[in-house]
Amino acid sequence: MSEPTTPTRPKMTARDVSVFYGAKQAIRNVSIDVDMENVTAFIGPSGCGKSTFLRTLNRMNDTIGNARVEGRIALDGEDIYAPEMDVVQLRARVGMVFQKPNPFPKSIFENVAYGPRIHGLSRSKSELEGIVEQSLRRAGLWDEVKDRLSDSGTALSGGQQQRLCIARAIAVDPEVILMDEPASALDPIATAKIEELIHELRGRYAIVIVTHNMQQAARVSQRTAFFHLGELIEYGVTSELFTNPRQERTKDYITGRYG
Ligand SMILES: Nc1ncnc2c1ncn2[C@@H]1O[C@H](COP(=O)(O)OP(=O)(O)OP(=O)(O)O)[C@@H](O)[C@H]1O
Repeated sequence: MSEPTTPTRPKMTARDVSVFYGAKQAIRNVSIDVDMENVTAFIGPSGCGKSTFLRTLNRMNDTIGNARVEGRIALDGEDIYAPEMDVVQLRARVGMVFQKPNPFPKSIFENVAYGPRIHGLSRSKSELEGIVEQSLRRAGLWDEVKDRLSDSGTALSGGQQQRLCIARAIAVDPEVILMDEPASALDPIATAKIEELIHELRGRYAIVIVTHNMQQAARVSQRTAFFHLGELIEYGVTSELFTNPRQERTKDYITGRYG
C-alpha cells in the first residue's frame, strides 16, 4: 500500500485533546489530523468517546454544560478555541449532520436558505435560489424535491430529510462536514444513498464520519481512527487498519471480540 498515512494537507489538527464531563474524563490526549482528500471514519465500541471527540471539532461540546476541552484544535492552523474565534462562523465552516435527521419545521427551500441568509451569503433572491438549488443538487436531492420546494421539510422520508440536512450544511459553504452516525436511523436503501453521497462530496469538503458500522467505515472512508475507552488506539489507512491492524485492541474489535 503506497498511500501515506500522514495526510499531506491537514485541514484540521488536534493535539493532546482531552475532554471531561465534570470529573469524568471521556477523551484522553487524542492527536489526529484530518485532511481534504480522505474521508475519515471514527469507529469504536459504544461509549468510547467517538461522538464526544467529533463534537470538539466544531465546539459543539460548548453547548453541554459540564463539558470541558483541553489541548489544541486548529482549522487551517487557526486555534478554534481561541477567545476571538466566532463560534457561529466556526460552525458554518465546520458543519455537522446528526444521527436523527433534524430539519426545521419549515419548507424545504427555507431549510436550505436559512443559513446563507443569516450569514449574508447572497445579495439577491435569485442568488439565494441558486445557492439552494446547488446545495440540493450536491446533496443528491434536487430531482426529488425541485417541484415541491415549498412543502415542509419534515414531510420528506427519513433518508430525504437526512440529505436535506446535508444540503443545509453545504449551503453555508463549509470546509469540513462532521457526520455523527448519519445513516443509523435509515433503511438500507437510504443508507446506500448517503454513502454514495459521501463519495461524491469527498475532496470538496473534509469529511469525518462517526459510525458503529465497520462495513460502513470500510466502504466510505480512506482513513479510520479506532477509539477505545477515550483513547485513540490506532489511526491509519482504512484498508490496512481492517486487514492488518497494528494494535491488539484494534484487532479484537474488528474481529468482533467486543462490541
Ligand atoms: N453530556 C454528557 N455528560 C456526561 N457524560 C457524558 C455526556 N456525553 C457523553 N458522556 C460520557 O462520555 C463517554 C463517551 O461518550 P460518547 O457518546 O462520546 O461515546 P460514543 O463512542 O460516541 O458512544 P456511542 O457510540 O454509544 O454514541 C461515555 O462514557 C458517556 O457516558
